[in-house]
Amino acid sequence: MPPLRIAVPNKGSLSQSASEMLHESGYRQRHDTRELALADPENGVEFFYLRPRDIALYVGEGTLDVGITGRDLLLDSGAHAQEVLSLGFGRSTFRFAGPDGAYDKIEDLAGRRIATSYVGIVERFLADRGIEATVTRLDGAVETSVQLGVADVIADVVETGSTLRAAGLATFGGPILDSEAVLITRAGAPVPDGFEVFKRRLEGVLVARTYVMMDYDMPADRVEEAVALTPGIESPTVSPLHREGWVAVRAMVPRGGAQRLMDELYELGARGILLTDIHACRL
Ligand SMILES: Nc1ncnc2c1ncn2[C@@H]1O[C@H](COP(=O)(O)OP(=O)(O)OP(=O)(O)O)[C@@H](O)[C@H]1O
Ligand SMILES: O=P(O)(O)OC[C@H]1O[C@H](OP(=O)(O)OP(=O)(O)O)[C@H](O)[C@@H]1O
Ligand SMILES: [Mg+2]
Repeated sequence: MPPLRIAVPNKGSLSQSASEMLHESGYRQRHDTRELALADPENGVEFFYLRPRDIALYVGEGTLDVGITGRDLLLDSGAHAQEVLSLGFGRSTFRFAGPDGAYDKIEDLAGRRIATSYVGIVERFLADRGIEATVTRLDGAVETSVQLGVADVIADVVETGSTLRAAGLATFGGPILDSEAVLITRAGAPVPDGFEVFKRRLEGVLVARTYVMMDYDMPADRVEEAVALTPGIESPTVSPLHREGWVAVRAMVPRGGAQRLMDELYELGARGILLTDIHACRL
């Protein structure tokens, strides 16, 4: 079977988190950021480290089988690729912004000069709403273009908003889209060999990051109330304890809110409540 060929961001905001996730999924990852490709024959895959903006193109043309990129970059590219799994990192929004207080709605864009690195997204957004404006492509540092008189407004990635604030800009008109890192494959093509295993490994890491394992001992007469709080994913494991009238319960629970859940279980009569990390899983 030929190796599954996977595109991974080589630089930028997504690069480190993508490599970490692949490493946690049991794959070899490069040690030197100048390495452009890395084979992992034991796992039947080969990684290609590419600019995140180019990844949808390689996958859309079928040169590579799978890629990790940003949803915004995928949509901007117009490539024939599709999102198959969201990966939970590299979250951002894509927004219009102008001098603080100068604009407040999308209609204000009419006739303006808009600077952006995401021309595809912006032009489609304007066309869908019948707004005419001039779109100027810049490679980066888009926020400065307003101050320098190259544009009236910008459309850019906003994460914390601190870059905008520092440039005296404020968003207006609601988010154009919410983005995060996503797994992509070629649209309308057969599923490549080895893809399902690769995807399942990444899903396992996502679950291991989102859930923790909870164990507790519970008086048997109140176990129904307790398992209603910890229903698990399939169903919790309930096993007899040596001590008469008690059972042990084991269930996966969402990491967020686990401490509150422990308080509630304690109130119900649970004791010996333990929380442990899950390192990997296949559901
Ligand atoms: N704070 C952020 N700044 C930029 N991109 C971000 C941020 N947070 C998440 N992203 C996502 O990272 C992707 C952009 O990748 P890109 O390689 O251009 O990152 P970058 O940090 O801008 O890198 P570069 O150093 O090349 O400017 C997009 O999908 C974007 O939504
Ligand atoms: O909302 P924030 O947390 O401030 O992050 C968003 C900023 O970060 C990115 O710029 P980057 O550092 O990638 O520089 P670039 O413009 O040269 O790509 C992005 O283009 C925004 O400018
Ligand atoms: Mg950037």
